[in-house]
Amino acid sequence: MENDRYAKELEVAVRVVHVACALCRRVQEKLFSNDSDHVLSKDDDSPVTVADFSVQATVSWLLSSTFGVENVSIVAEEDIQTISKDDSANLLAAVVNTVNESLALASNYGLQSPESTLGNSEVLEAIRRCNSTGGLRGRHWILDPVDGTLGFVRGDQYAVALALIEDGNALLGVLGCPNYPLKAESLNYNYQHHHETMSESSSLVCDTSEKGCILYARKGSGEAWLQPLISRDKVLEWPNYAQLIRVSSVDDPALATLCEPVERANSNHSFTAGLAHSVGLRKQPLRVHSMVKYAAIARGDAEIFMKFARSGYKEKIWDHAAGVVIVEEAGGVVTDAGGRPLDFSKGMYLECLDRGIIACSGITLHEKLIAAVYASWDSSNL
Ligand SMILES: Nc1ncnc2c1ncn2[C@@H]1O[C@H](COP(=O)(O)OS(=O)(=O)O)[C@@H](OP(=O)(O)O)[C@H]1O
Ligand SMILES: [Mg+2]
Ligand SMILES: [Mg+2]
Ligand SMILES: [Mg+2]
Repeated sequence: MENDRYAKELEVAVRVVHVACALCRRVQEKLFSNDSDHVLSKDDDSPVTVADFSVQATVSWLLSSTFGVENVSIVAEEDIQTISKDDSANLLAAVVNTVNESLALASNYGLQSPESTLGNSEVLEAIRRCNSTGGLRGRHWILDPVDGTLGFVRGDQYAVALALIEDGNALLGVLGCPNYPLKAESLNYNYQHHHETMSESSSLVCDTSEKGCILYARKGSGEAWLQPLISRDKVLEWPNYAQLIRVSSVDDPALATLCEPVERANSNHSFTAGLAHSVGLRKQPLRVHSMVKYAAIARGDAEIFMKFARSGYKEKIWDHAAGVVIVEEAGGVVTDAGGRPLDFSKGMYLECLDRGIIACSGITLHEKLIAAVYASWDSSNL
């Protein structure tokens, strides 16, 4: 039956992301309680933490144990370079600990726990196995273990993103957003609070029972779903414990909210400000770390997400695949700046991406923005 296709994969992916989100929360609590040194820099100077490696190992192990290691191909962000350096013994030990702790809890989420504790080499192997490059043929899981690592270390927004592509098409998307409040206003509040005080961690301290959700969708279903991050007994009732979400119906630019990356280094804020102005947006942009921006569009908390990286930067498929499926099934539109759909079939990068990414709650806003890009490109300074 067509409707049942990928049902098992989706259910497993959602459960796996629940496990991963719980892992991230535990690591984030530790990060703030003992000021640990577990934030490292990768070769490109971007941050990476115990959580990034631990989630990648955990997801890798769980997918392999569920579907069989020979059936699982994973394209993911992290490799074992940083973590297998001689001076990374502490980091590796922390990762192995965290992975074992999480996998032991996996059976509470309806997944298989290992029979015995994993050793260093097994954990490294689980991380290393996620070295597929994807492409046009076959089935590949696409994983960003922690998206918005900067948000994660700041105690702000971050996401765990898992997607499934088959023959280059993104079919399933799951986004875990552990710090995304169930009420939209709090996203706004957190951001402004954060911004005004320039504090790097103050927005973390609030009631976590109100926070955290997982969004998921299957391509072509016309439905996107939201689950609160919930205690394990409720996960077992899945999928009963989920609600349908839908994009915003606002199509008047004056009422629309734009969200975009926090870091100027990741997106050209002045270019998007110019576009926003030319289509008649009035509100201040909402700057949010990670694929929570896609979640905000899918949930109807914002209408537009734009990202224009500096020229020369190649967008990675794990930063977008899950978000695109969810936004589209929730009724939104996602394309590059030329109006073409994102192409996940070219390996780990969005090779053919035309300039930037524009995701909207509907076609009216989307067409206006594409036209504005077309009109303003010549005068831009990207
Ligand atoms: N130079 C540059 N330009 C554009 N994009 C970059 C760049 N460097 C990194 N990245 C990718 O951006 C991911 C984070 O995107 P965000 O939208 O969350 O950025 S921000 O933190 O809000 O500024 C981030 O994902 P994670 O590494 O998973 O955090 C990167 O894949
Ligand atoms: Mg990312
Ligand atoms: Mg990441
Ligand atoms: Mg990273």
